Formats: sequence, structure tokens, C-alpha cells
Amino acid sequence: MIKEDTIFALSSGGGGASIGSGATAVAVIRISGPGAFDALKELLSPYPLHQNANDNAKIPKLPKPRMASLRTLYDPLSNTAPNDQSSTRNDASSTTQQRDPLDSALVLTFPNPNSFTGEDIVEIHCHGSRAVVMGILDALSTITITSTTTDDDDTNIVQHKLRPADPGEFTQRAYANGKLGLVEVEALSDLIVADTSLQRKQALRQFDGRLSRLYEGWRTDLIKGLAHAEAVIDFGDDEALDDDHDESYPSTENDGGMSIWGTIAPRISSLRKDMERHLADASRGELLRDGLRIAIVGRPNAGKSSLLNLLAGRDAAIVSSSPGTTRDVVEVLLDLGGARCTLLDTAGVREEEEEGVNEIEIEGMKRARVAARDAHFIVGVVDATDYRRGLDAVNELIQQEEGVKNAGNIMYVLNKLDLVEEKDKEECIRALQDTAKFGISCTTSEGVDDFLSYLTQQALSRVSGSGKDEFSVEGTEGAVITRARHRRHVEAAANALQRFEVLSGQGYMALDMAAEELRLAASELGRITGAIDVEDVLDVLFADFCIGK
Ligand SMILES: Nc1nc2c(ncn2[C@@H]2O[C@H](COP(=O)(O)OP(=O)(O)OP(=O)(O)O)[C@@H](O)[C@H]2O)c(=O)[nH]1
Ligand SMILES: [Mg+2]
Repeated sequence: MIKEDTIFALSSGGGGASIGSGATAVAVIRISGPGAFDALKELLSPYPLHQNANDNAKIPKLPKPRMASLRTLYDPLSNTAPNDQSSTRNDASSTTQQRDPLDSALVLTFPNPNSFTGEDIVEIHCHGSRAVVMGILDALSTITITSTTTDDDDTNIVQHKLRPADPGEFTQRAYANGKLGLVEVEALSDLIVADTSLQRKQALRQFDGRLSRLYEGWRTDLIKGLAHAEAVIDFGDDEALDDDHDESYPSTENDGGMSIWGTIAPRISSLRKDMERHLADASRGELLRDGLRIAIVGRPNAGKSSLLNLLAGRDAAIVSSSPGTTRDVVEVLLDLGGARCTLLDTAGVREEEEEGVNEIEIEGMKRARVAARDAHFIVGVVDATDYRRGLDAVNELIQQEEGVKNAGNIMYVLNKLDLVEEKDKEECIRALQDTAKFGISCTTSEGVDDFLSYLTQQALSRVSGSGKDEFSVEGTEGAVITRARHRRHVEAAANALQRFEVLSGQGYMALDMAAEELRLAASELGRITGAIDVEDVLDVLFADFCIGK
């Protein structure tokens, strides 16, 4: 199927469903497949091409490969009179019946195999209006390509229509043609949806192949170990050891069982340590990719929604002086120094018995607790004019939610400082008794900048490990785990190697079993890079892509 179909799609802007929404100056339409160049010729021809098939002069010339050329595109639908195909038609006159122009556009060709998909690709950079984009897409869907294929001296004429691409189909073809590895496909999907500069950097780091190289390097080492084991099984340990003696590893003395593994055992053990270091990254890559959740909690009227609006720079949540205003969780996306964060405003928490609390507010409080439980950071907002009750409410909520007890994840914000007399400020700030505490006023913005820079630094240190814009996982050249899928396989590989270490100490008896663990570890790593059966992963992955990618 992939070999015969020629596909097309709008590859820029909103893509697919929202074609032309929000007019852009330029839109990019891509065509990929064996009929891509013929389809372009049809669009460039002011007359139906089949009428001029034998007249080379009338067949439009394609631009040189990879060179942009400004051309007029014609609408094949504009000259399709009912008798167009009839044999009684006068060809000479019909060639003078010119098609309507569709647009004036830049066109580029990328002949296979030097293209993104590895197939012939055409790119049309047209004007971005809905009328132009739809006109070209409609035109493409009517074009029929005639191609001749020869096999065993038989010449077959195949006719097929271009068809709209499925989501992720361009990338799928690039993968099928060996243009991208699985990890790079995942990186590309991250790059396309990156919201912040750090997410972009991480995706690019993965896209340049360093993560694949790391895993493939480990896998190669394991396969070497496996080859050694096979040799020992077949020929006994003397010959095997002679075969792959590695000067860089000290040879183990005769130590019972270990010696049959020679230099392999220490090599595997250092590999396992590398894997464990790679795993012990506090999920930074995944957090950066998926984003951090920051929940704002506190008593009603403390100023939670005011703080959210201030940080978001817009009136995202309703602010009012009546307690119990916020019920649903309100989410705002923030870019904190390159870390993607979702800020959550929640309903104020108070005793259900308090006056004025109704069932809707109780449901709101329930949602606030869930938001707090799932958050990476909690910002407890306390009204400075009633700080004891405010502090109690925040602390009670934190005590109840198991997951958030880690003190480093909690920040206290004493709000409405403008209402407190200068002489009392010190006292209420001291009452907070926590290292991460900030006195602010949402009305005057006093103290908000300090709080924001602390929050940013905390967020950054969770995703990059240093609070700075860098990745620093030792020994892995900045290659960090970005997906739970990768983590699962690396963990499984490291576990297999741990079992190997035990089995390899038991000599010949456990040779087969130890070798099996190496095989398992290698295949776990192979599943990350796509070297080993990954059909199930592909379906899920490509479904995530949008049309035109
Ligand atoms: N003077 C002063 N008033 C503030 C400050 N921050 C918020 N307010 C006021 O306090 C009231 C409550 O603010 P909200 O932001 O709605 O409080 P909330 O914590 O979201 O309240 P609920 O949604 O009911 O839980 C509003 O009238 C705000 O204008 C501040 O720093 N100083
Ligand atoms: Mg509110």
C-alpha cells in the first residue's frame, strides 16, 4: 500500500480539521508518493495534461530539485465539461480552453530517496486563505495518476487517485523507509507540540539521535556479551576468552564461576550502573515533556484566584469578595523559564459545617483536594488579616493528602499584606514557619516578583536538575528519559542485568540462564529504538500525530 499510494495534506497551521481557520499568509501543502511529481505537473498545466501527453513542449517543466520556483497553479476542476473525455471532441480547440488559475505559489520538489519520507515529495507554499487551501486540496483529490510498472518483462499500467493523508502518515512513511528511528519519531511528535523553549530543546536533543545512540550502544555491548556466551556454550571457555579478550578491562583471575564470563561480567556490571544512573533522574525528562502541575489552595477569599490571574496576566478566574466563588478547578498554562506548567486555581477549603457552605461548594472542595494530590507543587495562599485560620486550612489539607507531604513541594504565600499595618507584617510572616514563604499583595503586586522567581527556579530545578537552563545527567551526554515507555524498558533491562550478575557467578551451571538475561535486556533496549517488534507502539504513536505530519 505504501509503495503505490500518493498522499497529500495541509502540513502547516491548524492542520486537518481546522483548515484555513485563522488566516495565515502562507500555507504549506505536501504531496508524497510515486505520483507526486505527476500531480504537480497536472496543477501546473493550464490545459488537461492527457490531451497533451504526446507533446513534450506542452508538459510543464518541474523546478530543479530542492529549488523554490514561483508558479501559477491551475484548477483541473475548472475545465471538466461533461463531454470532456468524449472521443468526438476536437482536441485542438479544447487545448485552447484554459483552466482557471488557483493561486500563484512557490513549489519545490524533493526526489526520492533524499526527502523527509524517502519518497518523491512536492511542497506547495500557497496563500493561506481557506479558499486557496481548499481549492488546491480539492484539486489534488481529483487528480488521477497513471504509472507504468514492469515486473518479469510485463508492463503494467496502474491508475490511482491521490488521497488525503492519515494523521502522522508522512512520518510513518519516513519511519518505514528508514529515514527516522522510533525514538526520533517520538521526538518529532514532541517537537511539533512543544510549548516552551526547554521542551523544544529536549525534543531536539532526542531528535538528533543521541538517545538512540545511547540505547543502541548499550544494546551492542549486550549482544557482544551474548556472543561470548554462545561461544562458551559451543566451544568451552578457553577459546571464547581468547576470541574477545578486551585489553581495557582487567582480566578476572580464576574465581570459580565468574571466570567463564571473563571481561564480560565487569562490563555488564558497569552497564547496569549506567542504566541505573540514567533512571535516577527524578523523571526530569518526562516532567518537562508532560509539564508540571502547580495547585493554588487555601481558605475561601484568601486571594487564590487573584494570584492566578496575576501570574497568568489575564482574568482567567472570577474574583469576588464573597467566599466560595471558585468551584471548578480553573487551569492556566504558564511558561516558567521554559518549563511548561499548569497552574490550577481551586475552591477555597473550609469546614463543611461553616455557615453558608452548600453541596456545590463541598463538591468544589473535593475537587480542590484531588488537584492538590496530583500536583507537583502546592502554593498555599493565606489571608494575612486572618493568618492563623488560613494557615490551619492549608496545613490540614496538606496533612490529608499523602502524596504532597514532601516539604520541598510546598510554598506558603501570605496575601493581602497591603491590609496589614507595617509593624504587624513581620509577625505574620514569622508565623508561617516555613522556608518557602512569601509575603505578597495581589492588589499592589508587592512581593509577587520574588515569589514568581522562586516558583520559576523550583520548576526549573525539577525539569533540568540544576535550576538553570541545562540538562546534566552524567555520562549520558544530555540524553534523558522523556517517556514512561522508555523508562519501563530501561528498568526491565537493568533488572535483567541484575539477575545476570547473580547467575554469572554460578559458572557453567547457570550459563544458559545468564545468557537468557542478557538476551532479555538487549531486547528491552531494542524495543525502545524500534530494533525489535514495535507494531503496538507504532499504532499508538502515529495516532498522536496530526494530519499533515
Ligand atoms: N486588599 C486586598 N484584597 C485582595 C487581595 N487579593 C485578593 N483580594 C480581594 O479578596 C477577595 C477574594 O479574592 P479571590 O481571589 O476571589 O479569593 P479566592 O481565594 O479565589 O476565593 P474563593 O474562590 O472564594 O475561594 C476579592 O475581593 C479580591 O479583590 C490583596 O492582596 N489585597
Ligand atoms: Mg477563587
